[in-house]
Amino acid sequence: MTADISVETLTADQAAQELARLASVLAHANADYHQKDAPNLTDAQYDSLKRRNAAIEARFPKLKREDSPSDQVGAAPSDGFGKITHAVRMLSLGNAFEDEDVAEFDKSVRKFLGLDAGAVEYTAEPKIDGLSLSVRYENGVLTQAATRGDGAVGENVTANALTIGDIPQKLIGAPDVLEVRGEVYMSHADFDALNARQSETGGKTFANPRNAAAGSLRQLDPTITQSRPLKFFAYAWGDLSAPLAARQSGAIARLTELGFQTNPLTKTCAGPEDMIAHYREIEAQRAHLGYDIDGVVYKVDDLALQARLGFRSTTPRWAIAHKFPAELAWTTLEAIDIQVGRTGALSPVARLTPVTVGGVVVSNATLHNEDYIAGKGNKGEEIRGGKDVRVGDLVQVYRAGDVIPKIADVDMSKRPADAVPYVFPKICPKCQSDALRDDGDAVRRCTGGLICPAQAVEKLKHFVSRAAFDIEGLGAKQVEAFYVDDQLPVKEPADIFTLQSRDAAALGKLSNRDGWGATSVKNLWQAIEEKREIPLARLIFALGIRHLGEAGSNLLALHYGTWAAFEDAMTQAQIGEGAAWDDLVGIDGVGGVMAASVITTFQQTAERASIDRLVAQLRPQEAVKPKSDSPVAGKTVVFTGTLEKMTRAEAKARAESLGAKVSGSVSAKTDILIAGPGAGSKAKKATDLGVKTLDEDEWLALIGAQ
Ligand SMILES: NC(=O)c1ccc[n+]([C@@H]2O[C@H](COP(=O)([O-])OP(=O)(O)OC[C@H]3O[C@@H](n4cnc5c(N)ncnc54)[C@H](O)[C@@H]3O)[C@@H](O)[C@H]2O)c1
Ligand SMILES: [Zn+2]
Repeated sequence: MTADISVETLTADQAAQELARLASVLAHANADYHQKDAPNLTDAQYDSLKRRNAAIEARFPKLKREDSPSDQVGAAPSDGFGKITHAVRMLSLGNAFEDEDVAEFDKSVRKFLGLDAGAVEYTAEPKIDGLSLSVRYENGVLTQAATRGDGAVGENVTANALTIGDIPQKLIGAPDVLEVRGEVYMSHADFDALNARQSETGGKTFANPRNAAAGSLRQLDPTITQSRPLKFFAYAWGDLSAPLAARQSGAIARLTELGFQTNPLTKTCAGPEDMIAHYREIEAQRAHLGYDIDGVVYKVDDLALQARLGFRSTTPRWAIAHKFPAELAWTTLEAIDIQVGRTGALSPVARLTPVTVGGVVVSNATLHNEDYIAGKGNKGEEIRGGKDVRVGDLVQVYRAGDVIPKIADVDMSKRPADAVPYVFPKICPKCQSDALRDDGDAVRRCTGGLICPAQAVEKLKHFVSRAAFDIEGLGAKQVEAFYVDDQLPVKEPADIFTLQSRDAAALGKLSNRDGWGATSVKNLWQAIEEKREIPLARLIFALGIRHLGEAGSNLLALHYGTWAAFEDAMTQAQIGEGAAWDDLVGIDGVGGVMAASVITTFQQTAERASIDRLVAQLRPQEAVKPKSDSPVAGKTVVFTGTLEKMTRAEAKARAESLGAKVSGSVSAKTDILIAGPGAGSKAKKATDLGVKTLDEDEWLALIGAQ
């Protein structure tokens, strides 16, 4: 694949191949983003592909394609809309990412104009993250409105534009012909309200305000646009019968007088230093503007100079967009909340003023633990240059791909005078028990055990989760509700299995309640009944013992075979000594930490009683030792694609019971890949590595299940 080769090492043939690939990938991305309002790449991915394309073209100018993405703006208008040919093309903007790029831009402007020594003035204003619209007025009357489209031809959205309150329908004192250009956007508050309304009515929700604005303006039915709260900032113009002013700043002032909304953060700057200072200022205010911006746009202020500078193929020479980094944004830390997990761990969560980072609205970030808040890493080393995090701070959020957002930095110059160091709670905020921190452990834990409602609810959620009891119709939401239910409380797992008999005895029947009907209640009782018989490994895992995951639970189940044997051994075992301990830590894969944690659980009286009450309701199955004579014993297998005869979990359990090792990824150590329909990269890798590949039926035949 040419995609993996660095630009510097590409041969000419590879470069041509790669340019063809990029042209196709970027054309698809443009259509997804501009026509369908449903991007499949992140902006950072898109931008990096586009930069790669430009870098290859710079190295091999002769190979530049006719359909080069560098020469294209947006995407062609979608079918369904009428088309409008722009009297003056609507272009894109060149990008600056670093401060040096801004100085470089100023230098190139002055060089082009032969003003090497003199200074040029610029306007600096927020780059609104919406979609651009050109609105044409003739003799003061709005005659048409068009999206940018591919820059030359846009979509006719006149009826839709007429529904936007910020766009005047009549102008007084305007030139006979005036095309006003600007950005249609949606405010954060309106975006939240729209998404809430959409999810209530089962409609489509939007990932971010830009997609919502684009999806709302580009509606074939203008009554839908009307129902969406769109806004408009004017910042430019197209066709004109008479100049608006001699300067960019003057023209913007004129648009304001004519009744348009123009951005209040627009400022005239004397040069790069000024521009960057204003960029920092806008960046700091970003999260509090109430709408999304993705950078700052600088434009040469003198319109005569703009005219001399003119355009490149898709961008003006007199303007540039200084983008905010795609994965970072500054926002305010409003509060620190403490969540209490299943094992009592107190996890601090940062509540942030919502800010859009890489196309996703971020309002929470993890703070890990008290050391992290104080500016210390796992080994006591400094993080963020040792800066602590305080409520009220202006913080930089980092979010890339699917990673949980983090606090990357703190702006000490913006720290409020009354901000105090965060004091981590020493008692559990949910049950007021002591929260203790063991030596060498970064985490502080609530010691309340079962009396802690937060731990109890998390334990219940874990108990009903997929890999544990997996009871249909009884998920996290339902156990949370039952936990606080006055008539049918579920305080611990055992209570799930007495629900039906308690409901029968109760006056207010569950089936009469909101959200429950006779059928769903009947199904629930049946689903619970079915799980009284439970594989031993699942039961052990479901107890939610700290340090004991699915794999460890499997090992214990296989080793002890029955609940009685397991319980007996755990009752007898002492941490660190005796035959039962030796037997336990003798299991391949069971370490001292895990063993001690299991024993401790059985030694805690309340915990133990709760387990006994649960098991009294169940018929735990015996764990089947893997058959060593099975054809797959000792083999490493990987499942990929869709299985049709059983779920992935079932297939995995089955393979393991036959002594196979199930792995998640294909490597040279893989013996068999079982590939269902839709198998992707794993199947390809298996072929490359010469790994034997079977379909589901062949696999079932091999293990004698068919
Ligand atoms: N994720 C994807 O798949 C995907 C695909 C295509 C494009 N994109 C994203 O779209 C962007 C490229 O699109 P683009 O060509 O529209 O460039 P752009 O958005 O970077 O810049 C040009 C646009 O900025 C807007 N703008 C906002 N405020 C402005 C102001 N004050 N003055 C002047 N213009 C202002 C105008 O609408 C103008 O058309 C990139 O950020 C890219 O990441 C993403
Ligand atoms: Zn607690």
